[in-house]
Amino acid sequence: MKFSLGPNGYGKAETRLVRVEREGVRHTITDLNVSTKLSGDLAATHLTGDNSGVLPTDSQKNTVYAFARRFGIGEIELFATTLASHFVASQEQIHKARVAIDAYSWDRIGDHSFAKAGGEIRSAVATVTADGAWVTGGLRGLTLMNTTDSEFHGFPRDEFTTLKETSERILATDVAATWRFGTLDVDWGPAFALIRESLISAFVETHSLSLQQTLYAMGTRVLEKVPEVAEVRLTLPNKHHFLVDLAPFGLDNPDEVYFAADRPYGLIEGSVLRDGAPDEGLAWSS
Ligand SMILES: O=c1[nH]c(=O)c2[nH]c(=O)[nH]c2[nH]1
Repeated sequence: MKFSLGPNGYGKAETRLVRVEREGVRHTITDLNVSTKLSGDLAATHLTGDNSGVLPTDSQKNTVYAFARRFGIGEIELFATTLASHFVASQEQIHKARVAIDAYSWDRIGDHSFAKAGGEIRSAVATVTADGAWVTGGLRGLTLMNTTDSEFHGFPRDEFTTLKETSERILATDVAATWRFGTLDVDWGPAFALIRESLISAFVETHSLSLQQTLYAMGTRVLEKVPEVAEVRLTLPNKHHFLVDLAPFGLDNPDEVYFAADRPYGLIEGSVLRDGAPDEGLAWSS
């Protein structure tokens, strides 16, 4: 029998890094989870165990810490790109490096005291080869709710349909969004802030006839506001809130008391693309 090695890559997953900037008594923290993945001419180690081309994952982890000290961190899109470029430039056998970073946010509660903020995570992925560099950004764990301005009706009914048409419901979701930049000439921090604000304002301002419609409105709002973004991908769970039937207790329920179901949930996914945007290249490649 004959076999051959298929696509492969390796790296250090989930290097946890906290950096403290100490300006007098007032400190600032950056809390990251960094994953590196390298690929290239790595057949030898797989076929014969020859590790002459295998920069240890331990060294990759150390590089993350050393770069944080040597260059600082700054915006995660740039830190990811700096790291990915370094591996491709310094390791001849490595043709592609992908660095993915999640950033956890902390709220300041004192000069040097912090409380972990909600569950929201900002993310960035940089992919670098000899041919180019691609950056995506993202956020997840942003939980939003509208207590009105949401309807759902006009859907087909089959023998299993029991859902009532509604012109008044709660719309709630945990936003998971990723976006692809069409250029690397981006002011990363302000771009992230504007993208986040656009997602939120479109959710708030859309009178929704379906979560799908809200998804499209959120994606288009980002593309309208941030010209550097070529594509937005959204995953929106529909966090159902069901009106509780209080009639057995002799009570009415005029859109006031809900059961917040955690599962199952509808899962609405879609992407919105800018016409004529640059090709996605390796931006999404894993
Ligand atoms: O906004 C919605 N989209 C759906 O596709 C759907 N399906 C469903 O049962 N409720 C909803 N709500």
